[in-house]
Amino acid sequence: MSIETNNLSFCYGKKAVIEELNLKINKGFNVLLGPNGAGKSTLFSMLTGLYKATSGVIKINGYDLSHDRAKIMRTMGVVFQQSTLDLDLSVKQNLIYYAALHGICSSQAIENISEILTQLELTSRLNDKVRTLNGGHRRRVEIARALIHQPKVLLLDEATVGLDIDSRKMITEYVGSLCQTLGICVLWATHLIDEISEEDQLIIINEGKIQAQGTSGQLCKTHKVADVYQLYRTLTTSVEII
Ligand SMILES: Nc1ncnc2c1ncn2[C@@H]1O[C@H](COP(=O)(O)OP(=O)(O)OP(=O)(O)O)[C@@H](O)[C@H]1O
Repeated sequence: MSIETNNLSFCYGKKAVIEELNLKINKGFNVLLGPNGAGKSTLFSMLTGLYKATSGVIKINGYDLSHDRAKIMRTMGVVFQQSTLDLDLSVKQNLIYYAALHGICSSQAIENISEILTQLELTSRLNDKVRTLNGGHRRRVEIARALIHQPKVLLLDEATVGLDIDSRKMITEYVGSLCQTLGICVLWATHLIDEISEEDQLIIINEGKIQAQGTSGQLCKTHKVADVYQLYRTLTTSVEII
């Protein structure tokens, strides 16, 4: 259960947005914090194999992405920044279609996540069209869908953006608890500092480079700052945070 990058770089044309990035995270809740434009989504696109790195190596669960992408995809769940649910299908149809892409039959799919559906309070919504769900419930469906093939690594790109306080709290706490119950490696990209607790592993990224990595409490001590907000201000030049 790990994600590792070695000297990873990516350019859009001539513009370098990820520069010789060396990252190593293990199981647990790992937060990738950075301002708008820091390179979080670009990094996610590379980790999921959507973008090919300009140079460098990505290893996930010990497999090299450039050689073993199919193996990696079998052990990886992803929630992208933009919703990818079909609004005109029911929750269940969205889930079983995705499961089928992983070669999982519909009964097995629902069995795999029956407990998750209960915990996410989705069981009663299974036959509802996604269009009738609010933003918080749609996000929960995407999380359940990302877990349907029982991944070892879960990537979430700004999964709580646009949600109300209660939905954000529910989702961050639930994903945090998955690290304990399933023992998986979560990479949670955000620019919302109130989602970070002292014991979370924190990676601060700015302008395509890692500025700091460690538990948030430890990093605050090392950089002699009172809280994550001060830490963030010290290590990035942007003030665009909520
Ligand atoms: N398709 C593209 N072509 C050119 N530049 C791009 C493209 N996509 C992103 N960029 C630039 O790459 C940099 C990193 O963008 P990216 O979306 O990865 O950042 P981010 O940290 O995810 O930001 P946000 O929090 O706003 O989603 C930014 O300067 C952005 O303008």
